[in-house]
Amino acid sequence: MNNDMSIRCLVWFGEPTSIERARLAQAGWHTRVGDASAQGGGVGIRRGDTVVAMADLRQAGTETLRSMAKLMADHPRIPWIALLSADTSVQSPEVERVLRASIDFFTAPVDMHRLIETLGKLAGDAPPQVSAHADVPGITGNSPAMMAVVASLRKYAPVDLPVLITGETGTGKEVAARALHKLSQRRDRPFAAINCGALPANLVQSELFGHERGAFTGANARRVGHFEAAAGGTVFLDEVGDLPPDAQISLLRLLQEGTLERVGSTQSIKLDVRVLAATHVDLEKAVAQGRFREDLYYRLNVLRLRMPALRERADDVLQLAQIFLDSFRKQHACHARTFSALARKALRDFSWPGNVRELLNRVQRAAVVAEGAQISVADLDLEDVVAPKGGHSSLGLMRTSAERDAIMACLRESRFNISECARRLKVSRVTIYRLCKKHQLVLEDTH
Ligand SMILES: Nc1ncnc2c1ncn2[C@@H]1O[C@H](COP(=O)(O)OP(=O)(O)OP(=O)(O)O)[C@@H](O)[C@H]1O
Repeated sequence: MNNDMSIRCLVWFGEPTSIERARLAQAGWHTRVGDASAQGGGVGIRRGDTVVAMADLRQAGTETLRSMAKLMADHPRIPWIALLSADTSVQSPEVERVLRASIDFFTAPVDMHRLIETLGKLAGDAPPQVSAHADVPGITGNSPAMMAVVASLRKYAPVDLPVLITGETGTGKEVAARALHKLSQRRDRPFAAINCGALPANLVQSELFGHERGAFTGANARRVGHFEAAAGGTVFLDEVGDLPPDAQISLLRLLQEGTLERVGSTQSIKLDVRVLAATHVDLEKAVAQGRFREDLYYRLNVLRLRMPALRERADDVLQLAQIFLDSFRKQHACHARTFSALARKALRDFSWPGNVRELLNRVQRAAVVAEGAQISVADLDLEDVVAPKGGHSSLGLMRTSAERDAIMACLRESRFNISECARRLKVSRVTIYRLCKKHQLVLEDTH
């Protein structure tokens, strides 16, 4: 809902039908008709209004197409939507320019439901519930790999046993540990996340298990360690493989007997705490090399959870990227609202060595540097990923990308009916099949 005084305005360059206008008005959008060939588009825009522009190519001749492409280039901060007719040739350079500058494409007759939904998203309405597991805090992604993680989280959360979480850096091991805590009976008790690799070697014991006054030089007062401070709750030990030998013994004792001793004391303290541990190194190897106690390894490794690398779940990348962008926009003024078609391709194709953390960093950086409504490949610093290889020209790549998007849009609007799609695009059904194959559009999965 639009709850401030600003209005929502769709500037329609072309000729909206009365039905289209009426449906938009019902949805709270004012339609203003613009003229692409007039100076500045022929419409004044009030500061503070939410503005989206429609490049309606249904009636556009070559001259209008040129003016439209120029207008779009002159106003990159406005989110543009393109509207094609079944006859529009996506191969023409002018149409290609328009498509490249557009956030989304529609083919006539317009699917008004989808248009209004798209406009709502651009205006910053709450996105529809995208997660199939909204009750699992912090975990985003509906890919099969993530669904398997969520199933394990649900199974492991209520069981009061240690969980060893493995996975590359930035895959969300701490996020998973927090989710386990939040889904458990301990949710109202403390959660402590400790990076074992970041603790100074000589202070590990006292940091984790506390110390008595005078236990060592500088111990001027009794101090409670992280474990005691988290009594009744959960302790997450990140980089557990970095624990020095004496701390490994103390941890083993805590896991076996449920007791600890502060440094400088011989008194055992009973403690109820759940231990979760994570590693991105091969703990089995550390055991084989004698750097990690085997008995402790078995105690920690009762339940095991592997966080998949981001490249194993390419389906989640775009969803995560949009979520990161939306949440960045809530906190900072920025023009970017979405990703260009080529940027989306780069996001999917990149190998993400730094996983979700790297994705978050790249999206935030791109949101800061992006000049227009769409984040480009250059904003993401991913030009190499989509750089033409072999004989492909950059224009060829753009063309391919525009062709794929146009076919997808038409298929969606034809409700994935091949004959209908072929009729609208004025090509044969065989051509549609061939293009789907070329662009790896799997028809059963495209819904
Ligand atoms: N599924 C997810 N949904 C949303 N954000 C996520 C997800 N997974 C990870 N993140 C975000 O990615 C960043 C890295 O996550 P996290 O610190 O949990 O990774 P990690 O595997 O523990 O990394 P490291 O091994 O380097 O300690 C965090 O900002 C986190 O919020």
